[in-house]
Amino acid sequence: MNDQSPQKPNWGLTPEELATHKTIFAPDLLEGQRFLITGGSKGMGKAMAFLCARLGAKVMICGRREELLQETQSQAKELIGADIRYRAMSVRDEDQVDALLDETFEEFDGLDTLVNNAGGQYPQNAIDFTRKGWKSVLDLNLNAPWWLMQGAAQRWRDRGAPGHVVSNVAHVERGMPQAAHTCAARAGVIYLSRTVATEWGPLGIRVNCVAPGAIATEGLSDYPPEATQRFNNVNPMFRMGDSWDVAEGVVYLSAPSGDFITGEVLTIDGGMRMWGTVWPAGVPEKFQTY
Ligand SMILES: CCCCCCC/C=C/C(=O)SCCNC(=O)CCNC(=O)[C@H](O)C(C)(C)COP(=O)(O)OP(=O)(O)OC[C@H]1O[C@@H](n2cnc3c(N)ncnc32)[C@H](O)[C@@H]1OP(=O)(O)O
Ligand SMILES: NC(=O)C1=CN([C@@H]2O[C@H](COP(=O)(O)OP(=O)(O)OC[C@H]3O[C@@H](n4cnc5c(N)ncnc54)[C@H](OP(=O)(O)O)[C@@H]3O)[C@@H](O)[C@H]2O)C=CC1
Repeated sequence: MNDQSPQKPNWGLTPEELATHKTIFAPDLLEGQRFLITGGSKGMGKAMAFLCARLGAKVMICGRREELLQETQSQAKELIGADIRYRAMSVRDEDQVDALLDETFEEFDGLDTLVNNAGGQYPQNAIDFTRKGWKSVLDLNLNAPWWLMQGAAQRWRDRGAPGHVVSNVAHVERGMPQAAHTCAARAGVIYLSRTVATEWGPLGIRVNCVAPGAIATEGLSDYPPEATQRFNNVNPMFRMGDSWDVAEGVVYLSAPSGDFITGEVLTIDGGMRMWGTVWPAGVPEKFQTY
């Protein structure tokens, strides 16, 4: 496991670790498969991009910061000889989403798997949410994945060549105190996915989700150390997962191993769905019962 000390600025796996991490999958599992991974420039999305590329896939990633995308592209070239493509854009902008889908389908002459991974939020008690903050989190974590999956599905239908969707949500079954906005958005994605998995089944389109618990990624450095310090203690395994745990889940659902799986949520949380609560803004006194 990597060092998860909150003092360490970079929480994620290093590019070298992503290039060499053992995988259960055959090296040619995804040969010729085409992946679009949103938020592929760091964290879990970067691990997915490296893993898919290592297994033979053509990969397009996106993110807002071109320098991170460029760095990921160069590292993948240098360390695994892969030619990862990228587009700098925000998934919160509908027109940019359409342009990303157009570019990807054109560049790859189609698409096999869309991974809705970009997302995030801020910790706050729901009673204090501003309308602007609510809309921002819902745009990022519900509207954007919807525009992407609907746009991809329309293109798959029109081309007569279907693909699959995997959305990275979060474990939300017991709610998520201090993150009700993201909880609502992720629950929306889960139930959208379950619904369109039926509507789009006859088109040959599968739609699934992965639901991580606390995963050690660069993204956690956005949270206060007093919160992240506790993230090792929010499941009965008393540790965080890493980005590879989630990347392998995404590949399992995308590859032939997932051929008969649709409308499913693969929870990757070390058991947090049974026990453990994140409280990203700190545990309120009333809840400090043990
Ligand atoms: C909380 C989850 C707990 C459980 C899971 C624990 C593990 C989860 C880990 C991860 O998800 S890792 C990824 C971590 N990284 C992030 O989450 C960062 C992404 N978040 C953001 O970019 C922002 O939170 C955003 C709101 C989604 C987008 O921010 P941006 O500035 O681009 O948006 P605007 O449209 O300008 O809106 C800003 C608006 O939002 C409110 N707001 C933002 N931050 C806070 C805050 N820290 N506290 C209170 N309110 C906040 C506020 O209304 C802002 O408006 P202004 O005040 O700026 O006018
Ligand atoms: N880490 C965890 O414990 C958990 C994370 N999750 C969720 O899993 C997903 C991945 O998390 P993680 O890897 O930790 O996150 P990171 O913050 O490490 O990475 C997020 C990625 O998304 C990109 N991104 C963010 N906003 C946008 C945007 N508006 N448009 C395009 N790209 C964007 C970022 O690039 P850039 O900033 O340059 O745009 C970056 O590539 C997120 O949805 C997250 O909320 C869910 C449960 C737990």
